Amino acid sequence: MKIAIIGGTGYGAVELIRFLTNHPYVELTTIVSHSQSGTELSSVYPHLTDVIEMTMEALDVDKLSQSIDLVFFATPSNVSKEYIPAFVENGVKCIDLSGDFRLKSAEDYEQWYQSTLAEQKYVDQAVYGLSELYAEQIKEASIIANPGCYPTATLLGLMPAVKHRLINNHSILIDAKTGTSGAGRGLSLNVHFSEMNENLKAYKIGQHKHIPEIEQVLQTESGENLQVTFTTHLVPMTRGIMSTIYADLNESTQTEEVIHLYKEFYKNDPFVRVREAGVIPSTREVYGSNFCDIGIYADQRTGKLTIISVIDNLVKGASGQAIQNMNLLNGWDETTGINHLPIYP
Ligand SMILES: NC(=O)C1=CN([C@@H]2O[C@H](COP(=O)(O)OP(=O)(O)OC[C@H]3O[C@@H](n4cnc5c(N)ncnc54)[C@H](OP(=O)(O)O)[C@@H]3O)[C@@H](O)[C@H]2O)C=CC1
Ligand SMILES: CC(=O)N[C@@H](CCC(=O)OP(=O)(O)O)C(=O)O
Repeated sequence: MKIAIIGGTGYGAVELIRFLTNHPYVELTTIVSHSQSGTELSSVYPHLTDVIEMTMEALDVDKLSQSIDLVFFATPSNVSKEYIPAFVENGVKCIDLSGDFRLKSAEDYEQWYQSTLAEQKYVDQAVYGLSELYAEQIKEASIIANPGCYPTATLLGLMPAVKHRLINNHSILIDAKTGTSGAGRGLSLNVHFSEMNENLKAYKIGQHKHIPEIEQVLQTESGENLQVTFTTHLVPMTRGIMSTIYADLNESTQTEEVIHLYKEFYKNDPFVRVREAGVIPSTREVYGSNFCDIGIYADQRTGKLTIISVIDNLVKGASGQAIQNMNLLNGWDETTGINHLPIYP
């Protein structure tokens, strides 16, 4: 299968390249760059020297459609919506790492992205690519809207509790933290070394575009019109997301019982690992890998459930999950090409 990546010089793209290079069933034939077409990839990323010698190209949808089967968009929001309809009409499958096709409602998209939604017919046919939850739909998709990094960690952490009606869905509080690579490769004051080093910042409180994304899935899966409180923080590290989730237990439940339900829920999902009682995962334990690790504590004193969910934002939170979705789409083993151990320490 022949593959193209659009957004060639970004972090999402370079992480896709890392995995696709070792994938047995695909050939990466084209890397498109908006800002640096005509440039050798290895001159932007010297760590790829002698491994991938490719010249990045400008985007020509019709020409590219003739030579590839699938395209990954690793571009900022409001880019893929301009091109995906044409690729789909040309019979090319699309996996979009950006948020352009995640929200189904034009009103929500306008409110949270301050822009107009893609043409509704293409949004309607896009499948939300949370691999563990929507594998069956992903297999049939022509457009996969790869989830945001925070929603991936948060929804995987919440889903068994919501599905088993363990918690009051109106009491969900999400306290989430990310490393700086979540902001991409572009420069900004927020991730300037002197601004974030030895610092901890909350940002986009009540404004984050992952709020409607999380709520959309929780509402669909619970059937309740719920809202969540969600606060994001920037931590002085490169990779990793920790989503710490609090909710009221509907009835007194022991930690071990909750863990048992979580393990059952994910028993066929190779990338979700549920820790035993008393063991809480850290971001280092998933670093560079496609794992989502989950720790649980049911507080008998307060009646609250605490869920800790960690991922690598660039892997399970972006490019790794995108390849997991490509594997599902093609009927390959979902771990193909992304079955790496975390890098530790
Ligand atoms: N970083 C992360 O942890 C995660 C990122 N995402 C999403 O994945 C997408 C890519 O993220 P990431 O790689 O980190 O971001 P980067 O900023 O590192 O890269 C995005 C790339 O897109 C290209 N680009 C920028 N502006 C335009 C434009 N106007 N038109 C076309 N191409 C453009 C640029 O590459 P070039 O000029 O070479 O084309 C740029 O390097 C984003 O939508 C992001 O929100 C999702 C989950 C996690
Ligand atoms: C540190 C930092 O800025 N992180 C980004 C992560 C968002 C992201 O990458 O996801 P999308 O695909 O939804 O844009 C943020 O919080 O906006």
